Amino acid sequence: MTDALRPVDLLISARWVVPVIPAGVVLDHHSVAVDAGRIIDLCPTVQALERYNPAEHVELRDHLLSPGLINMHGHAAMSLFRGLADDLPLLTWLNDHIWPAEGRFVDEKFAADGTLLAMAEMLRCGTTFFSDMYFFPDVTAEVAQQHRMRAQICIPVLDFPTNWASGPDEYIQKGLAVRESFRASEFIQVAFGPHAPYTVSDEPLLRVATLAEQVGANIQIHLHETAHEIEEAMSKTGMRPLRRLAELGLLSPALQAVHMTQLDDYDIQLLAETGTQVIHCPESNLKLASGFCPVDRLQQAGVNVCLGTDGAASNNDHDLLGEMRTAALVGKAVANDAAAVSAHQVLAMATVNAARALGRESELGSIETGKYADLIAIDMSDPLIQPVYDPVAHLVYSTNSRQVSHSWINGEIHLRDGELLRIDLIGLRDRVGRWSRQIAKAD
Ligand SMILES: CSC[C@H]1O[C@@H](n2cnc3c(O)ncnc32)[C@H](O)[C@@H]1O
Ligand SMILES: [Zn+2]
Repeated sequence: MTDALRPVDLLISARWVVPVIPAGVVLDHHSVAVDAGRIIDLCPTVQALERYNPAEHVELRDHLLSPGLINMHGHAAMSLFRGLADDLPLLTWLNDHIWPAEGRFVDEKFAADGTLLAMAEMLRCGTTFFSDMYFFPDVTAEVAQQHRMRAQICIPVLDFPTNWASGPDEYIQKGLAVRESFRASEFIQVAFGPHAPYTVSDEPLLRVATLAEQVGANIQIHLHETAHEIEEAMSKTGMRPLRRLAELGLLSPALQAVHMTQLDDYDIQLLAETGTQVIHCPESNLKLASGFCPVDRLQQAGVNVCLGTDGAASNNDHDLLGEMRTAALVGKAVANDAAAVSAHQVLAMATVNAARALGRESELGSIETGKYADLIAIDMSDPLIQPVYDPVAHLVYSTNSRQVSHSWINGEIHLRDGELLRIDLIGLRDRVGRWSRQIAKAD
């Protein structure tokens, strides 16, 4: 009887549901009930139809339903520099191309248009939460909030002036103001983003560590990205950068260390003992020939590893599903073990491990009752990718982001049948066209 059914906002019934927690589970013909932005039930579809009277019922006959993907590292607005400087090593890329271009072009409008372009791409590719480190973080946060996409906004801190701030004092002071503005936001969490050990000296790093602890913020930093970074640090300080950060008291579960391609045994022990988070960006590391993050060794040691795309100027996309495939393939090669970095493991890296790194495992990263309804569906009906024996292996090794069909954040739909519902792509393309003409002319 309809009267006995509980009214809910949304019921999503899918061919397969991968909750991620418990690990390794794939549920056939299950449904997720959503109310007031939260998951209130996950049960077999036959039971869901007896229990709920949904305002909307989405039936996904050939689809896999997964938690939304969490891109833990990027510089969204750099999407406007996609393809500007390719086939270069990190320092040439940064010093001779990217930093001069940032000095010329990055302002509020650049941050707004570049961020929206990156968000459109991320949503299209299954990302529901992104972490960002870039100039004008107030603008990035505002664009994400306006479009109701979740983000961790990392306040940049550098020793030198940029278009956003004049030096460490101003970066930190402006950053605290951004944190205050978004204190009550459901969508935005604000962290500190000291750029790298080679661009931030001890005093501002110490200040960031103290403030982060006081206010309960995370810290994200590029760390051990290249062999050159280690060699230069050894000659200048006599210490590997990770040990310098350990001496300064930065290593803790609140620290998110991005890249980590250069690790010795003691580095891995330090990361494990301190609960420091590692963010692996395999495609950026491959493209800049930076090195290889030893994901399997880190995970065996108990280190939490998640995934990021890095910016579109070094990747050159924001496709986290593609990044999962790369991480699995490279992870096996680096470990010399085909069983290492499995399909289920990379899905966990892009979901629940990221939620843990953000300090939000109770709210995000899996399909469990009580968590936010941040969900994606992948259509597996394409004849060219049949048959489907193991849906998670299929997701990682055989599908691509074009097959991401739906996404919801907070139970609100953002992508339906591959179409973005909240972003005006035509207007955005015009603005991006104007930027690209200006940037190309200056090159
Ligand atoms: C402090 S704002 C971010 C700053 O970082 C630059 N950047 C982008 N990608 C990387 C990378 O892989 N390693 C180091 N720095 C990077 C970006 O251009 C901004 O200047
Ligand atoms: Zn980066």
